[in-house]
Amino acid sequence: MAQWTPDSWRKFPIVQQPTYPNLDKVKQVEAQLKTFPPLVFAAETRQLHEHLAKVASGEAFLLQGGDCAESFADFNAPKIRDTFKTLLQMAVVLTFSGNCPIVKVARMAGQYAKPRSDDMETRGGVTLPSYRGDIINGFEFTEQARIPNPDNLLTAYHHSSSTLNLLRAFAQGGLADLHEVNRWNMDFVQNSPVAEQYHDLAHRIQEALGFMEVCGINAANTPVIKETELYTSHEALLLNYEEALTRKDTLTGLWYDCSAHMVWIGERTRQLDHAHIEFFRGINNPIGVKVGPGMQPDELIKLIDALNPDNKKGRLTLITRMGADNLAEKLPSLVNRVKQEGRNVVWTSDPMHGNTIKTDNGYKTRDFNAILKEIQSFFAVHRAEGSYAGGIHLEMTGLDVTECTGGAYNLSSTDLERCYRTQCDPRLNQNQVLEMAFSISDTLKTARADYLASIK
Ligand SMILES: O=C[C@H](O)[C@H](O)COP(=O)(O)O
Ligand SMILES: C=C(OP(=O)(O)O)C(=O)O
Repeated sequence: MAQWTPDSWRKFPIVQQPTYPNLDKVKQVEAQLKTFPPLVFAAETRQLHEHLAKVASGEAFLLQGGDCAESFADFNAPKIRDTFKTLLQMAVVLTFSGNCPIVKVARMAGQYAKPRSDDMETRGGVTLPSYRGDIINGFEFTEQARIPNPDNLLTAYHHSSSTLNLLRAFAQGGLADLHEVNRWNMDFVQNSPVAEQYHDLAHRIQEALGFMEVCGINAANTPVIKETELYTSHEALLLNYEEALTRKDTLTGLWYDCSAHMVWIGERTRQLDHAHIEFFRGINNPIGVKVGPGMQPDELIKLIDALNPDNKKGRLTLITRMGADNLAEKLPSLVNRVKQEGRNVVWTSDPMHGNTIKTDNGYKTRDFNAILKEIQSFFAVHRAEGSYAGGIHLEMTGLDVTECTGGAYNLSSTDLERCYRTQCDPRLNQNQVLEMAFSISDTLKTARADYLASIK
């Protein structure tokens, strides 16, 4: 195999990349990005790697979530705060009711590039290039906006940097304090059917904290009570951006993609002989790869060998996105083969991408019950195969959007127009996320206990 360098991917075929009108400008921007500070520190990604190794062993559960596509227009502190709080709420429910440590990874601070099914989009007889995420072109349906603009790479870097800065402040500066659990609810959740369940859980947490305090365990001697660890991730689609932020760690001499703690390869760009596999094999971050319904066991083993040749625990997360109706048929042979061959992976479920439908009134949506069904089936398959269902990967937001149907308020297709704000795929709102957390926490608790008992 030829030697890996941060730019060796350039010799391989690649798909889903923008066609820029001005390549000199792209080169200038790449050169500028290379001079910018890394967004994350390599040692942090090693910490995440260790946490994910625990997930691979059944000792913890991975919660990964955030926007489908972050947006420059929607870039503001309340939005970042509310998505942070929503992730935290889900994590608290799963930790407390699911009795399981949760590794939290946000789809934030860099989730700006979108692979698309079609290169072109037609509206009212006008055909323009598809929107590919704010790091590439504009969402507005005009000829000018849809031209890929290299300056967006710089804007994405700066927005990622500010988002990460605020997330770090929230995680360590008091917002994640478990004494505040009851205040993480946004107004629109106060009257929701899940609010009571959440208040009850918050009350029990307060009681537990009170008891611990009496026993001498408090925020001063146990920082985990008042702060949390939150990692960042995104789909590393635009390899020139990722290359520019790939740096050699001075402590270990190893290469890390310092645009995020974890990066993943999408379903549309994971071809074995293509550029994304080449780039990912050389970076030392924990990485993910999406696994759709077309994946065959032989191909999966080749992919695992290319990305994790040393079979390190925590290095590779397989994010399955099969669709609620396909998963029970397609997943078992993959899980079985990986287990038979002794490959160490984290298995996680993305129940969003295989369940997208279009409503008669023209909205892309996903139904809460289909999402839940895919998660429940994911747990069932792993249980039947004696494997560990290690996490979930959600497109979600803290905003009060109406993008996915169903859930406690039973949103219908006609409700979607009320607040449909996503720039690409539909996200669960905070109510739906909370409800999802309560719906799966018992399953998680039993699945983990059974798995740990089975390997004793
Ligand atoms: O988020 C993932 C993809 O970018 C998205 O599902 C593609 O959507 P499309 O099929 O509308 O292009
Ligand atoms: C594009 C995505 O998913 P997939 O690659 O699974 O389609 C995504 O998660 O944003």
